[in-house]
Amino acid sequence: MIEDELDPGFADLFDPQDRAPCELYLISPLDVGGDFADRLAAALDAGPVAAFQLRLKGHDDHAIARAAEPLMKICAEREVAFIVNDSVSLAKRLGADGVHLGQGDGDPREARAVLGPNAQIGVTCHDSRHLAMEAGEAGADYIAFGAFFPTSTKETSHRPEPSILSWWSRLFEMPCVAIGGITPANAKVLVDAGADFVAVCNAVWGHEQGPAAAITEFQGVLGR
Ligand SMILES: Cc1ncc(COP(=O)(O)OP(=O)(O)O)c(N)n1
Ligand SMILES: Cc1nc(C(=O)O)sc1CCOP(=O)(O)O
Ligand SMILES: [Mg+2]
Repeated sequence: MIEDELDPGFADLFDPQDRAPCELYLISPLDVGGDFADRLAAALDAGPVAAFQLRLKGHDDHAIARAAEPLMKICAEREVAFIVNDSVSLAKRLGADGVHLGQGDGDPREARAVLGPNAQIGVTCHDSRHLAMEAGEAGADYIAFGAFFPTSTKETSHRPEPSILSWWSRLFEMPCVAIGGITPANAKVLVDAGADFVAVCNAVWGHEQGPAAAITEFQGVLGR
C-alpha cells in the first residue's frame, strides 16, 4: 500500500517545530439552543480561537440556518472562521467561511466550484496518509486526522498515532488538524508532533468550570 511505501526516511523537508503555533478549532455541541450563544462568546473571548465548526445532525437546512445566524455574528465580530459541517450547499447559503467534508460528504473539487477560491475546505482523513494526499490533490485547505483518543462525542473506528502528524508536517505545508478526545491534559503530544490545529468539542463545552476555563487551559499547552 502506498502509505507503507512512504514511511519515515522518505523525506524530511520541514521541521514540525518550525511551524506556526498550534491553534484551537472548536466543534459545536449537537445542541446549540438555550444559552449556547453566550457560552460561545465567553469561549471566544477567553483566548485565541482560529475556527468554529457548526456540527448539527438530524435537522433540516432551514433549522440549521436559523441556529447559525447569531453564532455566525459572534464569530465574525471576533474574526473567528465559521465552518459548516457536512453541507456545501448550506455553507454557500450562509456565506460561511468554509465547509468540513467527511469521506462521504462530497468531493472537495465540487465544493471549491461552489464556494470559490477563498473558502476554507477541510477533509476528514481518519488515519490514512493516502486519503490525506488525495485530499491535498483535490484542493483541500486542511486535512484532519483522528480520532487520536477515545471520545464520547462520536462513534469512531480509526485511531492514528501522533507520528502521522509529524509525517504530514515534514512533507507538506498544508495545515493538519488533530481531532478526537483531545483535552488540555493530552494535547501536548499532538502539538509536539506537528498538529497545526487541535479540534475540540467536549473538553470545551463539557468543562466543569465552563468553556472559558477550558480555553485558558488549552492556551497553556499549545505553544511549541
Ligand atoms: C475538524 C474536523 N475533523 C473531522 C471531522 C469529522 O467529519 P466526518 O468524518 O464527516 O464526521 P461528522 O463530523 O460529520 O460526524 C469534523 N467534523 N471536523
Ligand atoms: C467530530 C469528530 N470527528 C472525529 C474523527 O475522528 O474524525 S472525532 C470527533 C469528535 C470530536 O469531539 P471531542 O473533542 O469531544 O472528542
Ligand atoms: Mg461529516
